Amino acid sequence: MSDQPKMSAATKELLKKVRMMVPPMLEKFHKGQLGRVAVIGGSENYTGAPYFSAMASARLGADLSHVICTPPAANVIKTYSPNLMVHPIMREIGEVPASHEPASELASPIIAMLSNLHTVVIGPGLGRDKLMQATVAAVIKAAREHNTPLVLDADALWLIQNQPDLIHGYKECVLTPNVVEFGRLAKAVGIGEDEMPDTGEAGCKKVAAALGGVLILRKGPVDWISDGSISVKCEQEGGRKRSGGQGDTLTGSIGTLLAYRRLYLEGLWGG
Ligand SMILES: NC(=O)C1=CN([C@@H]2O[C@H](COP(=O)(O)OP(=O)(O)OC[C@H]3O[C@@H](n4cnc5c(N)ncnc54)[C@H](O)[C@@H]3O)[C@@H](O)[C@H]2O)[C@@H](O)CC1
Ligand SMILES: Nc1ncnc2c1ncn2[C@@H]1O[C@H](COP(=O)(O)OP(=O)(O)OP(=O)(O)O)[C@@H](O)[C@H]1O
Repeated sequence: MSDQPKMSAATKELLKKVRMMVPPMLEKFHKGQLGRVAVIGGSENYTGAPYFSAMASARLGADLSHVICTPPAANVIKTYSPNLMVHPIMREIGEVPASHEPASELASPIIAMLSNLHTVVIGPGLGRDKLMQATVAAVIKAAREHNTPLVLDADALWLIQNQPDLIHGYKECVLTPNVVEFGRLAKAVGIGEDEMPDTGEAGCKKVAAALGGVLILRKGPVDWISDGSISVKCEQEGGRKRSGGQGDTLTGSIGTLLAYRRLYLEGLWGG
């Protein structure tokens, strides 16, 4: 008997394509060429989420994994793993003088890093602090100008539900809402529960289309992925444990895969 999971022909074909994007480890490559991923998140209440995300990006194979967070979170995250490069650039409102909310100043060194990053993940453990949200809004605008692939999850989805125009029509953007986040996003783009006949494909496709074709990975009993025109279902059965951090791990993994996709499209190897 085989231990291989059962897969449809469509899934096998899809995985074959994904396999083509996984870079070979050639002698000529230097450090950083096979993936530079940054996770923006990590605040007073949450230090685990950005760690799970960045470690997943590293363990899947990114050469360099960064975490961009607040100073107190940075001190904690640095003790978790020496693999991660941790930048204490973000600030919550209480960490700057009152009356001074320099979101654009705080975003500036992060924006300066963009040309050196293949993918940016935003949201794990970010929190909903006004200054943190404004800072990542400025980074998202700049990332669009750089055409940097983005993965937005957790509290970055809170930002998107309030300002959907930030990502509307941006094809290099992946949103990974859980059930609750998906419901909020749907409402934000004017799709009510009564217009959402199922919990799967149709709703996912509708919200992705309403956001101008961004890619949505809708997490739940079945994960559905859609860009508003094409939809794919994850057929593999997951575990039954619902512990916190599984979505964070997914974001870092997608971050590395998007970096690989970029390197493949740029023709880093082959030819
Ligand atoms: N170790 C850590 O630091 C962790 C931090 N986390 C962070 O915590 C912050 C808040 O995230 P939340 O996910 O709590 O916020 P949400 O606003 O998404 O969730 C709010 C509530 O919805 C509930 N919920 C989640 N999935 C549900 C489902 N399928 N059906 C019904 N109810 C459901 C949750 O239990 C929670 O009480 C984010 O910044 C996130 O990244 C989480 O990622 C978990 C791990
Ligand atoms: N009801 C469910 N049945 C089966 N699998 C589920 C269910 N809900 C979630 N999952 C699986 O768990 C993964 C993580 O989803 P979850 O809803 O926990 O995300 P999250 O809340 O964003 O995670 P995090 O705790 O990292 O913030 C999904 O990709 C999905 O495969």
